[in-house]
Amino acid sequence: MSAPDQTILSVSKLSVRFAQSQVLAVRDVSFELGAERLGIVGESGSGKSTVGRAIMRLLPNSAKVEAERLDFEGAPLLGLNEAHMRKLRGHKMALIMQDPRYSLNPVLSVGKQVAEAAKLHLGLGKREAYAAAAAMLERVRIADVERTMRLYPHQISGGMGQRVMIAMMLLAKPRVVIADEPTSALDVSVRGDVLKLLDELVTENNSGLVLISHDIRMVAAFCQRILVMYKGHVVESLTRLEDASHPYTRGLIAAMPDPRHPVRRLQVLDRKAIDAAEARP
Ligand SMILES: Nc1ncnc2c1ncn2[C@@H]1O[C@H](COP(=O)(O)OP(=O)(O)OP(=O)(O)O)[C@@H](O)[C@H]1O
Repeated sequence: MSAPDQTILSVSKLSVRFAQSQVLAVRDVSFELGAERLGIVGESGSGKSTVGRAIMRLLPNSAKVEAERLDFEGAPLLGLNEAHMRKLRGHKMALIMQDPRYSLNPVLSVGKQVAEAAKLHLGLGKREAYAAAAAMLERVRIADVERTMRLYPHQISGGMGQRVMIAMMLLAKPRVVIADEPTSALDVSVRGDVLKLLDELVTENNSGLVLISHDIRMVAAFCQRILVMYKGHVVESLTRLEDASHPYTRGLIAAMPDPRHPVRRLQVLDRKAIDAAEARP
């Protein structure tokens, strides 16, 4: 087992430009990730998902990705060919996306698709793959596993679908899990359970987790560190919301409802103050 402070992912000056755009979608983003939970927050379009997809190499060909360093377990990712990246994805690095309805294969039963993942990433035969799938579905607290394995994605709830995704993605105990708005499409009532489950599994596997979300309060409650992104770059890195000093971060906090102190009207971002802070050298 590696020490928690051992670096798993090292990102330095990551930039992404889409061919059709004049501006960089991601500009000079740097961070190190060990066996810990790191949050990336920002409003829509700030570049959060593009960072996650650039690391996983899941951006369209129109995206030009550059970095001073983009290392996974000490080895550079940028030079790897697609076949090598495919091996890493799902096996050593996993991406969990927002809506399980679009990520799960609609024509395969739950059991079959989790078993296919076990075959692919664990190299198991059919019978062992089904047994591994059943055990993993049990681990993500799916009730009545045998019955659920026979169901198709449209027959299960969003919360259950996201647990199935987590089961599939975490079967091979990947070292890095990137979760991009993993609870945004779910009922408020099951969001906490899904996050708790993710937390349990990444801790058990001694993996690193990057949690991407627009919800700064949720991220702060769940992660040890937060990177705040605005227009493609990181404006602030925080361990506690109380330390936020950039007007954009403060604006994000004020724009998110605090369940402990309900208010009637939420604030909107003060773009003038943000731009003034951005203009400062
Ligand atoms: N495939 C693409 N082609 C062209 N531009 C893109 C593509 N994907 C993202 N962008 C642009 O890159 C910028 C960053 O988008 P990104 O999706 O990373 O932001 P985000 O912070 O994750 O927002 P959201 O929460 O809405 O997904 C935006 O300006 C977006 O329009």
